[in-house]
Amino acid sequence: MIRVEAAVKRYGILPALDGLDLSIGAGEAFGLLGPNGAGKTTLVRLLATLASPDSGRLSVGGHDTVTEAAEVKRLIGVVFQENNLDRDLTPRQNLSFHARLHRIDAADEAVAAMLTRLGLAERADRPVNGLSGGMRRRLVIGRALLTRPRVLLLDEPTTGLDPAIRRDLWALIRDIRDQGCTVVLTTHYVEEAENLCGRVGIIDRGRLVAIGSPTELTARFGAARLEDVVVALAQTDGEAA
Ligand SMILES: Nc1ncnc2c1ncn2[C@@H]1O[C@H](COP(=O)(O)OP(=O)(O)OP(=O)(O)O)[C@@H](O)[C@H]1O
Repeated sequence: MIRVEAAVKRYGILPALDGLDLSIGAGEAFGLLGPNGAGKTTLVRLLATLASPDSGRLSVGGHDTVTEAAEVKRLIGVVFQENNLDRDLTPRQNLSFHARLHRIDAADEAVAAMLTRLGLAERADRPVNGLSGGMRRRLVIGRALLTRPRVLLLDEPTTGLDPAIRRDLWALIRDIRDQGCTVVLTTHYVEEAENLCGRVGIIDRGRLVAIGSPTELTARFGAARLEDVVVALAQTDGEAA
C-alpha cells in the first residue's frame, strides 16, 4: 500500500530524510519511532503529498505522491499534531464543512454517524471551544475519516494528552485499524506503538535503522523492552540535527 524508495529530503544542506526505504502493506498498523528531528514528520508530509522528495520515490496505493498527488489525496486521511479545528464552530459544523468540501454523499447522515462513533453526539452542537483536549483529538481524527480513507496518517496522535485520554484514543485507532484501514503513526510513546502497531520502524537521522514487530525487535537486539532498542539505536541529537 505504501512504498518509499531511497527518499531524500533536504532542508538547506541537512538531510531530513537520507535515502529512506520502507514498505507498508494494506491493512497494516505501522509505527514510526525515533528521536526529535529524526525525520518522522518529514516522511508523513511527503506521503501526504505536502512536500516532494529531492530524490527517490514514494507511492500510496501504487500512485506516485508527486506525479499522481490527486489520486494519493483521495486515498489518505491525515492528522497532524495541531488541532486545526474552527473553535467557534460546533463539532457538527466542523465535520459538515469538511464533508461538503470533499463532496461527501449524504453528508448530514455521514456527519451524524461519525459524531456517534466518536462519542461526541451529545456535544455536537456546542462550540469546539468548550471541548476537552481528548474530545478535540477525536474530532480531528473523525474529520479525517469522513472521506473513508484507505490509509490514515497520524503524526503524534496523542502527544500531550493524559494517559486515560491516550488510552481512549488508542481504542479509536484500534477500531480504525480493525476496519481494514492502513494506519501509519509517528509517536514518542513506545508503549503506544507496542499497543497499536503490528510493526514499527525506528528512524534515526533520516534513515530507517530497524524494522519489525515489537517482539522481533526486542529479541533481535537482546533487549528487555522495545524502549531500550529505540534508545540504543537512535542517536539524533535535537541540537545537532
Ligand atoms: N520546514 C523545515 N525547514 C527546515 N528544516 C526542517 C523543516 N522541517 C523539518 N526540518 C528539519 O528536518 C529534520 C527532521 O525533522 P522532522 O520534523 O521530520 O523530525 P521528527 O522526527 O518528526 O521530529 P519530532 O519528533 O521532533 O517531531 C530536523 O532537523 C528538522 O529541524
